[in-house]
Amino acid sequence: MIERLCAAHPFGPDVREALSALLRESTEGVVEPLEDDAPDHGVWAGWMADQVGRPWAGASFLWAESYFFRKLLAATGFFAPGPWRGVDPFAPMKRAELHNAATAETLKALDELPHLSDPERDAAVVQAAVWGNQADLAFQLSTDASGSTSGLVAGSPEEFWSLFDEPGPVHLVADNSAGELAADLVVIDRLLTTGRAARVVLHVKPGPYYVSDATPTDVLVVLHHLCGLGGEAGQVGSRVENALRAGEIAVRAHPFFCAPFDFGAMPDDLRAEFASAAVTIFKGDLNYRRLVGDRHWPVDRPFADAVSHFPGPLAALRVLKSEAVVGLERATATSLDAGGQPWRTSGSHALIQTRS
Ligand SMILES: O=P(O)(O)OC[C@@]1(O)O[C@H](CO)[C@@H](O)[C@@H]1O
Repeated sequence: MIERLCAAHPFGPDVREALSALLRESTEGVVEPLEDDAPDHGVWAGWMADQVGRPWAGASFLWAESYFFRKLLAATGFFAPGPWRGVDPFAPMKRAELHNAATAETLKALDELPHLSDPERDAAVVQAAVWGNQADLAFQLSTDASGSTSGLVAGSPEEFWSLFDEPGPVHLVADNSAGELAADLVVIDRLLTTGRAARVVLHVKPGPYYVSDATPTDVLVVLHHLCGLGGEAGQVGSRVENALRAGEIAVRAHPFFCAPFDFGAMPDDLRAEFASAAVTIFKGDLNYRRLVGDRHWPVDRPFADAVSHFPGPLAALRVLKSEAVVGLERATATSLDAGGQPWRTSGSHALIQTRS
């Protein structure tokens, strides 16, 4: 990741050295405190108090990943006065993903939607939102994921839509930008145009994170891209734009979305927001890890048990890229294990899980 960043940007020796120091610290050293005075310094001081001086490998994976991304931003000069202040170092990768052939093909395929029956259309937009999660740049950088899609290990689009029995505010906690965010906007459009949602709140990351995670800037970039296309993608783009202007869609970027903890530890203001939602939709692998707890759970632990901390109805749409998983039939896991493929981590399988 660091090599790719240095190839993508003409960083000077100071930034390159700061990035090398981060690589050394995180692979060979102990957790060092933050050296910047960015606005989130104080909150991070609380989140890291008991980690400083310990080897990185001793921290939980979730904590270490989050801290790595926070330090990486500081190393690129994101928080400091100077030319790189506020510059998203992952923007070139996200831009390439948004403009690549696979995304173009997916967006072109939206032209089929108006020709489908309502149930078919419901199923298609959910499938696109689930599998859109395969396009994750942090994951592509760390695996050889081939993009093969074997299928859902739990749930169905029908189960997803059955959550929306009466219109109310729906919250969607987004994951990656580019094609995945475009697919999420299609789901939001479907929620609003079918009257299943009175209003949608779209939660994104407050800053660059996990390479491709969507920020408020990315919402505008993806929306602008959709609006510039013809066909159904352009129609969705202009409906979403109008809904934003009318206040039917609101965008939020709570700092806790870049916190190194499970959602069970979310602060009261965010919990109160979710408590007011008719349904909350969680997208992606990282949100799933934080939702069920980033642990080696028994695969048949009921999903409802794992998310009992959450204050309202919810759905998780996720491609499996990490070991954490609950709510599966034991027989499903046994037969996948017998196949000998790394089905939990390769991005080849997905799930839809709900709790009403
Ligand atoms: O939340 P996403 O985008 O679906 O996935 C993010 C993710 O796959 O990237 C990391 C790199 O391997 C994993 O730790 C993590 O779960």
